Amino acid sequence: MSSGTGLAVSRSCPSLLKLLPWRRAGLYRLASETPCASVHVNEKHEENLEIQVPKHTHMAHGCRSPLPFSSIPGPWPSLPLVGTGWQYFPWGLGQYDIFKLHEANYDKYKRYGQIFKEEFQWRHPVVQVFNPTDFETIFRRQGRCPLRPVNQFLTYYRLSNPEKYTSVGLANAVGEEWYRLRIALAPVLLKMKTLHHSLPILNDISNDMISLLKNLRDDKSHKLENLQEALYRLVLEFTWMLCLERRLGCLNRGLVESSDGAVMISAVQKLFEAYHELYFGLPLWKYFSTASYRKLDEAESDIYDWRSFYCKFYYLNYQLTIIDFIAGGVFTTGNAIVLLLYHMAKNPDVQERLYQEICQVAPDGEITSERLARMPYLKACVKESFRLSPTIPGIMRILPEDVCLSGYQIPAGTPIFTQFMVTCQLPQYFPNPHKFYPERWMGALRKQIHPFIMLPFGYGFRMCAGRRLAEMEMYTTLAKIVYNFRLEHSGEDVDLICAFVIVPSKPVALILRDR
Ligand code: HEM
Repeated sequence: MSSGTGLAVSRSCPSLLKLLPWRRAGLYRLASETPCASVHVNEKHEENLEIQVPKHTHMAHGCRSPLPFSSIPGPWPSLPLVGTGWQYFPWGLGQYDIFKLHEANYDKYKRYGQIFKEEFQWRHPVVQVFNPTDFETIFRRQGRCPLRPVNQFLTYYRLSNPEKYTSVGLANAVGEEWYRLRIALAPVLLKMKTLHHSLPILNDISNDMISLLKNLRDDKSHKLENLQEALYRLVLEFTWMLCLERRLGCLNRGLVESSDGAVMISAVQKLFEAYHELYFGLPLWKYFSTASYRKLDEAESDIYDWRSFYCKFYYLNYQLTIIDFIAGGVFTTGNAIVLLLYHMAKNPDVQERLYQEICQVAPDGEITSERLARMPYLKACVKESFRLSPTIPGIMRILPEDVCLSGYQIPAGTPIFTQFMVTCQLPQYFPNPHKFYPERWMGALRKQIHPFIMLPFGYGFRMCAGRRLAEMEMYTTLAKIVYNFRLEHSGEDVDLICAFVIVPSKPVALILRDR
């Protein structure tokens, strides 16, 4: 086991661990036995952002005589520097489109089967898995500080700006640093757990959103041309309320371009574009300031300036997490709600059944936690939307010990990608997989679904920090909108692209008819 100079690796388990809710789920024992990874940081950090994984190399768990790693099938040849990344070369040179990773992975699943190996930048191997039993093995062995590959460019960026950042951020931290940040977040997470107390406020925000939607849609046709724009405003307002306990004013009718809300929304959008370009492109930013790196700088600076202004003003003690919450929450939840509403518009029968449920449970249209608990169909609609159009197409892990997946030995330290978006659309797991059918998540049908097949918010210690907020936002918004409007969609089906997360390729237009 090796440790870096900047972030020490410790086997000891801080006593605060006992505060974590997962402990009760029985995961504590397994996780506490595994030391955390670290990032090696030295003065020339640009040369050394490698994750140091404490490895336990022994017979992989799960099978008696696993096949060797080298025999895992996958695309060929692997070229110097780019590995098998040539498959995504632009200008028609590669067979796949980098913005259609989900389709590329489906195609490769058909070619190579439920596990295959690719090599990306500098020929580092990545294993892609599609079997829910393998997903379970991975998440049960992820250790005390679950590890995803770091975004090297973001780590580099934040370490290069120490006057602004005291850490690389929760989503990007590893090992003990991540652990420390996650523990510091406990009060915010606790607040999310008790979010139902804030439901009256969330209700008020949703009511303002209904007025805004009425205002933004075309007077005659009732068509709203850009649903995303309205929903980013809504989600930012929700997030702001959670972090600062006050309204931001994003839902005011005349949101002028220079207003805080508008600046923040465009910064978050720019941030995700930059993430995508830097994540999937060649790491040329290490050598000079590329256009994508400058885009990242602009977006981070905008968010930072805004954050520091408000943090000074409100004396927050968890400033660090706010940038992660805004960056991690607005684009993801906004697009998840857009796709959810789109599925509603495309499936009038489902929409009608949901409307009946809402009217029965909440005849006045006001949403409370007690009422939400009596809306199983609403929750099933959200699940079904995630199945067909998840925000995150899969989750990556780097395990601290060897594992056996689909009969192959996977060495500790190998990035493994659970491709659940593809798996969730396979007929062997979901009959009639392309049908939007929320009923499959209810009653006896639900019992037939593998519990690890769909993890839209991840799993275990490193699960999405904003899950409770995102779910609450999705439930309240869906209920409010379906209660007030009959949603319709005309024209071409919405196409999905993978722009770091899964989003519609164009602004989504819906007709919002008054009920
Ligand atoms: C529909 C909305 C959302 C989806 C689908 C989503 C999904 C995810 C996923 C899959 C992860 C990685 C989990 C893992 O590796 O196991 C993640 C991490 C994270 N999410 Fe979300 N998220 C959403 C909304 C939010 C919101 C609203 C916030 C904040 C307010 C947020 C903040 C974060 C943060 C800070 C992390 C990093 C956690 C860590 O590394 O410890 N997310 N999210």
